[in-house]
Amino acid sequence: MSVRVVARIRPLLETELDKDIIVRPDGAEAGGPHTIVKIPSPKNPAEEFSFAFNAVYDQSTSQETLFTSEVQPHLKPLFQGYDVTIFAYGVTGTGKTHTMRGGLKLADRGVIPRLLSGVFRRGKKIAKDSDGNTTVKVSLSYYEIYNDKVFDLLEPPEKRTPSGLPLRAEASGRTVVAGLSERACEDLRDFEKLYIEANNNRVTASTKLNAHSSRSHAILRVKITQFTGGMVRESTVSAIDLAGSEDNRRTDNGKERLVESAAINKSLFVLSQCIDAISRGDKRIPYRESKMTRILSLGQNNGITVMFLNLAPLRSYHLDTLSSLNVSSRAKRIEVREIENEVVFKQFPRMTNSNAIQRQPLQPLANALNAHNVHNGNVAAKASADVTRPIKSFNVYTDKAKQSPAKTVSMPTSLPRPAVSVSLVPRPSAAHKRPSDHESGIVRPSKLARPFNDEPSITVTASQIEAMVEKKVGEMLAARTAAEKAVQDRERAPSQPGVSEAMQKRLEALERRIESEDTRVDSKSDGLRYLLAARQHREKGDDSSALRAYEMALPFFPGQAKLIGKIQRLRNRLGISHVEHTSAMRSPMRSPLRHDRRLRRSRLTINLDRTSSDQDEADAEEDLLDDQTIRIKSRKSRSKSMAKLHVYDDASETTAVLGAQELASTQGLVSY
Ligand SMILES: Nc1ncnc2c1ncn2[C@@H]1O[C@H](COP(=O)(O)OP(=O)(O)OP(=O)(O)O)[C@@H](O)[C@H]1O
Repeated sequence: MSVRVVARIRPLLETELDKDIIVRPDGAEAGGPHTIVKIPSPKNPAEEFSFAFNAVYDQSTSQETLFTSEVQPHLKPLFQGYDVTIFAYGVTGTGKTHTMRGGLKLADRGVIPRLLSGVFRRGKKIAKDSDGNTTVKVSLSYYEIYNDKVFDLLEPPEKRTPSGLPLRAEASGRTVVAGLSERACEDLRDFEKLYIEANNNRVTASTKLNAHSSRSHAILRVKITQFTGGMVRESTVSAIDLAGSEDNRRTDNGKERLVESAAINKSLFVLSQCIDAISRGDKRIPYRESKMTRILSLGQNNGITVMFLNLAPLRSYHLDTLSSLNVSSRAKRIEVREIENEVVFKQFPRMTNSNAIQRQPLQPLANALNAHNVHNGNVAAKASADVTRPIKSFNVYTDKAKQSPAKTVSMPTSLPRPAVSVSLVPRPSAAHKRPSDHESGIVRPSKLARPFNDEPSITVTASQIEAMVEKKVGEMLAARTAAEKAVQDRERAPSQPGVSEAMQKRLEALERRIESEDTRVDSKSDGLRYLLAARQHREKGDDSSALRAYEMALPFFPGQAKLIGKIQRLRNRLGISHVEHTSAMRSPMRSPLRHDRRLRRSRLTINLDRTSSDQDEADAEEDLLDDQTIRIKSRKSRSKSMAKLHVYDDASETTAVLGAQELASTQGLVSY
C-alpha cells in the first residue's frame, strides 16, 4: 500500500492582488475526477507540466468534502487496529493549518476536529453495539517540533526546558517522545477545550507570506484503546500540521524568524531527501538528520498514510509549487505496510479521571514480545520482568472456546500472562487491502466486534504453524532477493547518461565519507550533501530542485565560482532573471565569509562559464565535488577538535549543522 497523496489547491485570499493563477486541476478523462495538477514550465510558459496524484481538490472544495472523501473512510480501519497518519505538506501560506485545524465555525472546521468527532461517535457506536461489552478509551498527546526541539503542547510554556523532550527509539523501531504527557478525553467537548488551549501554546507568528504562520511542526496523536473482556486493542491516529517551507528572499524575515525558518527549511529538505531515498530504494534513509523525519518515519510506520499537499495557485509561488509537486509526486511511490496492531490481553485499567495525565516512560519498554504496540501498565511491566526468558515467537492454545474466529491463536483471558496473537491467515496483498478502496468492496468487521460464537473455532497444529512460518520466511527471503536484485540492476543499468562509472564511484565514495562520523561534525559536509542532492536532481532532470540544492550548498562554499556559475546557468535555463539572482546574492544578511573580492571574481567566472558546453559543466561539477572534498579533508583535523565544543543531546547531533543551516537561510538563499 502506497502513501495516498492528495493535492488541495486553495482559493485566492482577499488580500491577494496578484490574480495570476497558474496552477489548475485536471482529470485523466474528460468529466472524470481530478487527479492531475497542471502548472506551466517557468522557462517556457507554453509548455505545461503535469503531476498525477491520488486525488486533486480545487479551490471550491469545502472542509466537509475533503474530510468525507479522504479521512472518514479511514475511521473504520482505525478501530480495526490500523494506525493512521495524516499530514499536511506545502509551502508557507498554502493552507496546511486551514486543512488540518480549520476555523472555529462549524463549516470551517478542519480535518482534526472532524476526525475526533468521528472517533467519539464510532467509539460510542461500538460500545452500544456490543451491549457495553466493549469500552473505548480515547487519549491524546500533542506536541510541536520547534527549531528541531520537541515541546509538549499540553503543558504550559513555563514548564518547557530549553533542550525540549528527548526522542527514544523503541524495540519496534518506532520513535516516541520520552516524558510526553497524555490526556484522557471523554468527549468532543473535552477534546476541544484541550486542543484550543494547546494551540495557544504553539509558536505562530506573522510573516510577510502568512499573517498566522506556524513556526513549528505540530503533531497530534490520538490513541484509541478498546477493551473487550481481557482483550485490548490499541491503535493511533496521528495528525500532523507541518510548518511550511519559506523562500527567505520573499519573507523579509527578521533574525528570530530566520532562525526558525532555517530549522523549518532544513527539516523539510531532509524530508524530501528521505522521500527521494525511499523512492530510489536506497538502503540508507536519512531519517535521523531531523527530529521531524524521525517522528514521521515515512515508509517505516505501518498502517495507512495520507499526505495532503497544499498548493497556492499563484504565479508568485511558482518555483516553490514546482518543488513541492516534485517531492509529493515521489512520495506517492512510498510503500507502507498495512498491518493492523495485534490484540493483546491485559486487565482493564482502573477508571481514571478524564483529566489525569499519563506520561510516556523515560526508559525504553522491554516489550519485545509485542513490538508494535506500546502499553504501559501490566503488559509492559510483565514483559520487562520477563526479559531474561527466551522469547517465544508465538503461543499455541487449544482452548477452542477462547479462540477467535478470525483464526487468531491467542491466550485465554483467564491467564494472567500477556500474550501476542498470531494471525494465521496469509494477508491479502496490499493492493486489495486498502480499506478506503471502494472498488475492492472488501469489508472487514472489527475483530472486537465479531461475535465469538458465530463461526467454528479453528484448531491449528504445531506442524501447520511451522509450515506456514516456513512459507512466510521463504516469501520474505524471495522478496528481499528480488528487491536487492532490482537495486543492483538499477545500479548497473545505463539509465543515467552523463554520469560515468568513475564519476558514480567517486560520488559513492564521497557519500560514504560524508556518512563517516568524523566528517559529520564538519558543517561543510552539509554543503557536500546539498551538492550531491543537486547532482542527483540534475540526473533526474529536475532542474528546479537542483537549483535549490545548489543554492543551499552555496553558503557552505562562499564565493565558489564554479558553484555560482552553475546556479546562474540553471537560473538562466529556468528563466529566472539575473537581477533577482544578483539581489539574492547581495543580500545584506550574507555570510561574513563572503568577500566582495570573491564575489567580483565569481561574477567574472559566471560570464566565462556561460559559454561552456554541457560536458564542461559535468566536468566542472566533478571538479567542484572533488575540490570541496579535498578541502574538507584538509580541515578534518581542525573540525575534530572543534567538534568537542559542541554539546550533543539525544538526537540533536545536528547542532553544528543547524548553525550552518541558519547561516544558509540568513543569506536569503534557502527557500526549501
Ligand atoms: N481552502 C481554503 N479556503 C479558504 N481559505 C483558505 C484555504 N486554505 C487556506 N486559506 C487561508 O489562507 C491563509 C493561509 O493558510 P494557512 O495559515 O492554513 O497556511 P499554512 O500553509 O498553514 O501556512 P504556514 O506554513 O505559514 O503555517 C489563511 O488565512 C487561511 O484561512
